[in-house]
Amino acid sequence: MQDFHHNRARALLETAEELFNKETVDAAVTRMADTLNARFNAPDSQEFPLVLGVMGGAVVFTGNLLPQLTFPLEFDYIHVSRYGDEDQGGQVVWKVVPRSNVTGRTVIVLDDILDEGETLAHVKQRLLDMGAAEVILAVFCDKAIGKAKPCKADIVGITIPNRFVVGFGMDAYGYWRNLPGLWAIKTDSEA
Ligand SMILES: O=P(O)(O)OC[C@H]1O[C@H](OP(=O)(O)OP(=O)(O)O)[C@H](O)[C@@H]1O
Ligand SMILES: Nc1nc2[nH]cnc2c(=O)[nH]1
Repeated sequence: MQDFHHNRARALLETAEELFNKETVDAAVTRMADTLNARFNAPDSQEFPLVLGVMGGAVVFTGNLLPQLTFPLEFDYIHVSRYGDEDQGGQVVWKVVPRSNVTGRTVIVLDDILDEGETLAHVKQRLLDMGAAEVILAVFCDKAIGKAKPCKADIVGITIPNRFVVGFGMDAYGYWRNLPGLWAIKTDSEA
């Protein structure tokens, strides 16, 4: 069982193509932190935003971004999944719903990727329904899918081509969330 997964994960990476290396990824995260700091660390800012990481994919992005934010904030996470172990999206499944009181708050949502936009559209609507005053969508990567999305990111790290990517928190079939760069894989339907 373990060797099956080990071999499958290795084979997946052998045919993958690195799109963005660690240096490019790290620089993009720092630019995003700078953008957030410019607003929330402004001398006249009294804001205390709620930062929500969308698990599981946002775990690496969140862990890299948070220490670069220089203003007072509250952190929590939500857990939503639409892909599971597939490379195509399905129904949005809530695993952990927003717990903190979001009423009247500015909420900064952190996610790894905006693809078809269904996940973050659901997240944003739920937060607004709960009374959030403002929802800022900050996504590490925005995929150029060539068609309109149901929501738009307010802050984007990098725009990526229309390929299925792994690394920096993102997985394919459960593999390779741990890669420091971004790699495009051959999906099962392309292999
Ligand atoms: O824009 P969309 O097409 O809706 O896709 C984006 C979502 O897909 C990924 O989550 P996934 O469902 O793979 O769960 P995970 O975060 O646990 O990997 C990613 O983390 C986003 O939340
Ligand atoms: N790992 C991964 N998850 C996704 N969720 C939506 N798009 C993607 C993608 O390209 N890669």
